[in-house]
Amino acid sequence: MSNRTGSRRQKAAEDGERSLIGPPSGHAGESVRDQDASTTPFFVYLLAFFSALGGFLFGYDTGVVSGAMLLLKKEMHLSALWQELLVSSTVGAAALSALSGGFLNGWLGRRICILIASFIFCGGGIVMAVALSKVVLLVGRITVGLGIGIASMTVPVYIAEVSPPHLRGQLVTINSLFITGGQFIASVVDGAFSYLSHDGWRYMLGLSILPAVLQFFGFIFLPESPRWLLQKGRSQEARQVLDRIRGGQNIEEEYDTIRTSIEEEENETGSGGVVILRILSYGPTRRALIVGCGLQMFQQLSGINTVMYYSATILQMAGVREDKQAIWLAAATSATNFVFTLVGVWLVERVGRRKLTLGSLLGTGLSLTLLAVGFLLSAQHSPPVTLHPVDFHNSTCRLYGSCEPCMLDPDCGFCYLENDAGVFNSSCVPVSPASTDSAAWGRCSNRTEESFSPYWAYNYCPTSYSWVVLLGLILYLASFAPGMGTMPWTVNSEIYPLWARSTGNACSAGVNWIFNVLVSLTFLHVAEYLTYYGAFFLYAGLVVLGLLFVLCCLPETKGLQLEEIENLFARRLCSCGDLPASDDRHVHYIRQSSDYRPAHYGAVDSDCAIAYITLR
Ligand SMILES: O[C@H]1[C@H](O)[C@@H](O)[C@H](O)[C@@H](O)[C@H]1O
Repeated sequence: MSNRTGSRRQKAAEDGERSLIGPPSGHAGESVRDQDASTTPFFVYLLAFFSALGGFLFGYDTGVVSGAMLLLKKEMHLSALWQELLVSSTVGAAALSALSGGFLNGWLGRRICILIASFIFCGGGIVMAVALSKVVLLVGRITVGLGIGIASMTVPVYIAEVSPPHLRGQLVTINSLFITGGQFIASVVDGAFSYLSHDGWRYMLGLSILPAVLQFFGFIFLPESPRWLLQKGRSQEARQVLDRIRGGQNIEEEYDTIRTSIEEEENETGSGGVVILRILSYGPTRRALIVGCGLQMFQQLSGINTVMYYSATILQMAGVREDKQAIWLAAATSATNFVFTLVGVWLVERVGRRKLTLGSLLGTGLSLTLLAVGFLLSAQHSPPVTLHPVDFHNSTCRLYGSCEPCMLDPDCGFCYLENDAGVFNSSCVPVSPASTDSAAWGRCSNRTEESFSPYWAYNYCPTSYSWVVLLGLILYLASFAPGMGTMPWTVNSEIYPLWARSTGNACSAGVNWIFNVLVSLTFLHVAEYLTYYGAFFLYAGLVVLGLLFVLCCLPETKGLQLEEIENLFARRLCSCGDLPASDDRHVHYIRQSSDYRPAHYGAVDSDCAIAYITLR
């Protein structure tokens, strides 16, 4: 270990001992984070806003497609395969570009990557708005996917690198707020343009050009991250940018910390070679990568995108049968996601990342269990099939005795009448090959709006337990959004040292997108094999695993400078069980060991994660 490293760590340990006696006193060389806390220049908020437009586009482009698809499938006569392609191609392209975004970020810098992403968003938006064929539409969807991938990994990193430590969590979490905000606005736009009988989808898909243009022109005038500049040896520019974003405050301490940390990192890990191999072969970064990727994996395994996707069906079960009504109620679902993300922004610097994530996982697991119980009750009280029309094609649909198995067969739907006493005159019949909106033949093949025309339920069953499912859905979003919806992005933006930050974020964002595709593509098959309640019980079980993972592996990063956070991963990930818990971040523990000293920079307000400064 270099002398410098030793002395910095020695100083950290001494600071730790000082803080055992009491809170730091305000002498001249006091921590930069205390100075920043009193005045935060407006410029930092401006940077965060323009960067988070990337999050908005991520949310808008992933959210808008469901409403656009309702119109597209009619106007372009899309088969189920093409619908699937238009939805998943974007997410697949995002996975690929997020993975390659690490290299671009390290090479070209954060600013240029954000400019590239907004340029790609504009291009993709224009292609989709003018598309005359489904192939061109597919090209547009892949293009915006490439933009989403780059934005999803670059924006949190950029915001984290320009923010002062006391605001970093909040500002990075604003990016997540913009993601769910984008999804909400997309659903409102879907609702508004669903009334256009022709070409409504062009406006839905093309409107994303506006925020993309705004971001592009904004970023022409905004600066590069000072940390990236320093890493590239452009120290004069770095100093100027830091000065600008700190609004003339004293930047010397922060500047020195960044520079020293870059030098130390180079001494400890070298500067050549393939970054991912260096990350994997160096303990602290390997552990950070496991935490970062694990969080992103569990975010998607909690089933957020199937819940969002399935919300329309859940609402249909609750008795909403009109397409337009379902679109507006889906907007209410994404509004709930958005509002509770706001709660996350408010809580992140108050309770810290770790507690927020743990609480969120607990609530998510419980509400998934409630959702599963709701589906179980609906299945157990599934209405019987009372009519058995002659089926000349001998389809499997004639074999089912109640709605539940009929609904789980993708080739069949439930056709029924309903009055105050419940469902009557019901049959299970094949779905039309042209559209899942009607049956292939019989009463539900050409439905009218007349009061005596039967209802057609595809993919759901009428039930009186829909309120349990609806309650589960609301509780799910309320617990998922503030913690699991936001923290994986926030934590990833801060846990890697500078040399590993681009690659670490690229890998974890890639994991997020890969699991996003996996979970949403397998959902219907999982539901077919395990039934809906089985699928939601499965997600609840995965959330329990996520809870154990976070409990043992996620340290608290609240309030620390980015350069201090790598110390949290200097030792094994988990120290649960052998240290007392405390809520007071000014209480530090002394571990009687020749190897460790109490850490001033430690995550002392968490239950089990304590950073140790190694004094070797
Ligand atoms: O953090 C976001 C957010 O929670 C979105 O609602 C979800 O669609 C994304 O997959 C996720 O990464």
